[in-house]
Amino acid sequence: MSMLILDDDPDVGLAAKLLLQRRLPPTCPVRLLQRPAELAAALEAEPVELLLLDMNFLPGRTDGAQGLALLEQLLRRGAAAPVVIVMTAYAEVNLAVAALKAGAFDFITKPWDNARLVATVAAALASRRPAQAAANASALLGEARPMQELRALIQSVAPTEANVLVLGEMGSGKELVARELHLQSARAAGTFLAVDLGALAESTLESELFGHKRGSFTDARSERPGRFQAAAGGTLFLDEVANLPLASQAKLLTALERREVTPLGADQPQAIDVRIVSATNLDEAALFDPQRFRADLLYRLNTIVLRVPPLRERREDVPLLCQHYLSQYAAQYAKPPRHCSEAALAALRAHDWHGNVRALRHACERAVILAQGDRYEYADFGLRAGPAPASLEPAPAQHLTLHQRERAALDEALRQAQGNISQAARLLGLSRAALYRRMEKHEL
Ligand SMILES: Nc1ncnc2c1ncn2[C@@H]1O[C@H](COP(=O)(O)OP(=O)(O)OP(=O)(O)O)[C@@H](O)[C@H]1O
Repeated sequence: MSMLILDDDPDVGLAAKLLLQRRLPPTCPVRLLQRPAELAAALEAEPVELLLLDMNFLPGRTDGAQGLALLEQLLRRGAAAPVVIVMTAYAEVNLAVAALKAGAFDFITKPWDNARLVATVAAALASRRPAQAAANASALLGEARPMQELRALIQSVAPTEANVLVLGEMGSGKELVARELHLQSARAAGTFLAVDLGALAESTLESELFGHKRGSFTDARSERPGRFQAAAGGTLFLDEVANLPLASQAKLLTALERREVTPLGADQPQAIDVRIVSATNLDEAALFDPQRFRADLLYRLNTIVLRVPPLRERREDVPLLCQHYLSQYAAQYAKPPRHCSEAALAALRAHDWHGNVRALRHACERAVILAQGDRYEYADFGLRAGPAPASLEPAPAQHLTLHQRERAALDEALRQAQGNISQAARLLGLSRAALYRRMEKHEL
């Protein structure tokens, strides 16, 4: 896998390449291209995970038409398309919004802010796996009664404009439910934009959500639309909504009440046209704690509440989900199709599935990669039975194994973040998906 930068200015390309090579892990080599005509061959030569795409290549042109055409052409490749971040030398808000609507992951204005460029690229790379997965998958699978009821509710709620709050444990399928609501709504042709509110730094939250004008704060070198504007005509999915600090909750409430947002530094509010679906894995009792979440905001968000059942409450769906993900990964890794032994299926059904469908999905991926026999056996899934190991005895750091150190770092980050997964991931410098994998490994 590699990353491409396509920019007609070799100095700009080189500056971005040097910066990214210095700041990102060395697992993703960065290549430079100068001409759009080189792109097709470069994509054929080897799989490309991410493309940083300039929008103007012809002298004197600033309308970005060539960049947009390239973007649309690329995205027709479907799941094989790289994730695209567009760059524009001009503070062209309309162009940036058009690129986002066409399917770009995000945009950067030149001259860029180094930290922002690195963060945007890291977020795009982290999004790559779920994006691929979403392309391969995935309807909301499950035939158990609670899933049938959930699907019926989605069907009746989706066509309305009602705000929906999706509740459920981590990895249970809340985002999938939100996508399903979007797809079955009149907004299906518009954008589905997910924002992880737990992952946004408090200082930039307002500008990310509502946008900012040029010069509204020190780093605001150009105008930038917020997520509310970028999702116009579509659905805005506010993930981990309970992680929003109380001060920001007030601002979100005002935006929802007035149906308008005021970008930082702007005089005039802008009307918003989004359907709001939000989600949290906080249980309802905690959500109704006014120290944590404003009741008036909660009542705005929870016109309709959908509850996604944890997997242990619908164990009859385990075989079907395993079958789905085992065959998906077998195709992806070019492995022969195999079935689970009866004993493996029984053990998988009995597993506690603390991380829900996400954990099951990862376990299936492991089994496909590791299994040697004609059938999948329980051991192939790399699941550990029984409770998590007791927390570490205090011991001199040099006596800890790498595994123990990792476990201790996870414990410490989760403790500091008070269980807030996005925040813990940020403390550890991991994506949320990477943190979940490690939590599963340590049965946390
Ligand atoms: N019913 C389902 N059928 C098929 N796949 C599912 C189902 N539920 C969840 N998944 C898969 O499990 C993974 C986690 O799902 P998703 O991201 O929707 O969960 P979540 O509840 O939003 O997680 P988090 O709490 O981390 O935000 C995804 O890969 C998704 O495709």
